[in-house]
Amino acid sequence: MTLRAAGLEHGYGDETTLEDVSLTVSPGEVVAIIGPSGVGKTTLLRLLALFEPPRAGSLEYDGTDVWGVSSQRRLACRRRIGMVFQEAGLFDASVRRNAEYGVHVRRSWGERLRREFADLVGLRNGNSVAMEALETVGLADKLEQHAGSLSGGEAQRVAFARALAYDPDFLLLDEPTSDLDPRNTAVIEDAVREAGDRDIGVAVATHDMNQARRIADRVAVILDDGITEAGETERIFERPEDERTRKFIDGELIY
Ligand SMILES: Nc1ncnc2c1ncn2[C@@H]1O[C@H](COP(=O)(O)OP(=O)(O)OP(=O)(O)O)[C@@H](O)[C@H]1O
Repeated sequence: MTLRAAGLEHGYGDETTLEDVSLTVSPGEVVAIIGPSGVGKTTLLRLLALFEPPRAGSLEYDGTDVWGVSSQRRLACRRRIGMVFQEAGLFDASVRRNAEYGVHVRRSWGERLRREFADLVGLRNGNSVAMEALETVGLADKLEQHAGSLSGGEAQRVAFARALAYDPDFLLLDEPTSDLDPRNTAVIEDAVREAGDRDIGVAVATHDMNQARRIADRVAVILDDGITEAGETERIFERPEDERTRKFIDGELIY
């Protein structure tokens, strides 16, 4: 499934945060969204996750104009997305229950969809999907621990596992390693690359330029109101076309 945003505009109150933003995420592709703090990376991810309609522009999931169809069809698109927020936002429950969330959501869909899901992931017992996701992030030993007693980094990894266990077509990640030490950052980066290998499209907002270089196939640079430039990771870092991109990457002041 391909996600295509074109000419997005959005903001809060009288302020315009994003202007004329276009971005495509293809299956299996990891796209890093980089830019200074407050420039609108989270806002863009929220739009891609269909939390709210953009003020202008269009958003297509596999050619379906998601804000031009019925709310039911839009919900079907929304169900294909896993999102990890900056704040882990875990449920007041055990690690296991959190990771199983997606499986339970799918249970509520009824027998046919549930069977499709089980076929899709090659497992009859959906709970093992959650277990597998927790193993991926190195937390299988914390199954019965209450989410409220986890460290910040552990909570962030459970949030990632929860999104992964949902078996999404897209993963939208907002600074997914901001609370993590180098070893656990590597764990998540491996999981992101694996997700790409499984044909999941990933958009990840990050402040870590080295991380963008390590995991992204393409990079979109947001400066000021919109995407200044986007392209293959190596090209963006080695030969940026926009002078402000070069300055931003080099850590120079751009405003
Ligand atoms: N709910 C809201 N109401 C009003 N203003 C908001 C709201 N959410 C975000 N903003 C503003 O929109 C702008 C973009 O915020 P956003 O969180 O998208 O930026 P960001 O690039 O993700 O920042 P950071 O890198 O610091 O996480 C900021 O100026 C922020 O204050």
